[in-house]
Amino acid sequence: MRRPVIAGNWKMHKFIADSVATALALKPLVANANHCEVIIAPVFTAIKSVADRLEGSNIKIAGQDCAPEKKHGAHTGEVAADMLRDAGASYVIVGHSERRQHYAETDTMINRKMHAAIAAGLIPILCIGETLAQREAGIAERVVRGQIEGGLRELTASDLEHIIIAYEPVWAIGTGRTATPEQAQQMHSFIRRVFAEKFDEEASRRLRILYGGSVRPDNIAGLMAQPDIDGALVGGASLEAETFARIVNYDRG
Ligand SMILES: O=C[C@H](O)COP(=O)(O)O
Repeated sequence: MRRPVIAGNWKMHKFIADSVATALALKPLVANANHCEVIIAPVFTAIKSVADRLEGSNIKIAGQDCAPEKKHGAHTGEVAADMLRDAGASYVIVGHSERRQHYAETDTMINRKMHAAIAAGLIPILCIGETLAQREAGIAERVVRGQIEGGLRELTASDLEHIIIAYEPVWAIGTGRTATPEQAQQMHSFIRRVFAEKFDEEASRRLRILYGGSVRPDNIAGLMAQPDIDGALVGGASLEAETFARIVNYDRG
């Protein structure tokens, strides 16, 4: 039985005060959400303040990125995975499409970040997904397969037990155009098959695969009803506590 994960990626939004206020507003609204893991990913500067205020609650913290280097050193502008952990994070988003597109992150770089995150004891949430042009060209599965193989290179069987994958078709992010539950299910089941082929059948059954891309309170239940969708990585709809709480507390039938 895979425990669902509902994660809110706040991207580059909110000052510290607003981050803390949103987290505190969210806390009572999801306090009874025992059916899933609840995660929020504030900007780096707000992680410590938010984590301190959420201590003892069922809301966990994720970083939105981490450095590829494991050792501290002369890497201006970078934040090491163990520094995120030190600030109160237990997860980290790796390889988000916005980083792949706008900051030229390659699978090689993303793979180093995966290794760094795991070495620091963080659970990485590896983001993968095709662009609209790739989908229209009929190469969505090939792209996703490449991102899985590249992102997970040289991870051990035990490392693979501690990762989460988020399938986020780029054409569905921030566009209001969600993949249908059937489209998402099709790709999630493909991802699980690739994982089983490349790594291990048993581990693939335990792998949690989240969907991301215009998830809202009115479409979450349909997505979660699919057999291979184990949760959601939510952007815009996670910024407001009440809306995000409605997603966390989706109708489970
Ligand atoms: O990380 C979250 C995704 O980019 C989805 O963002 P969105 O829910 O605003 O489409």
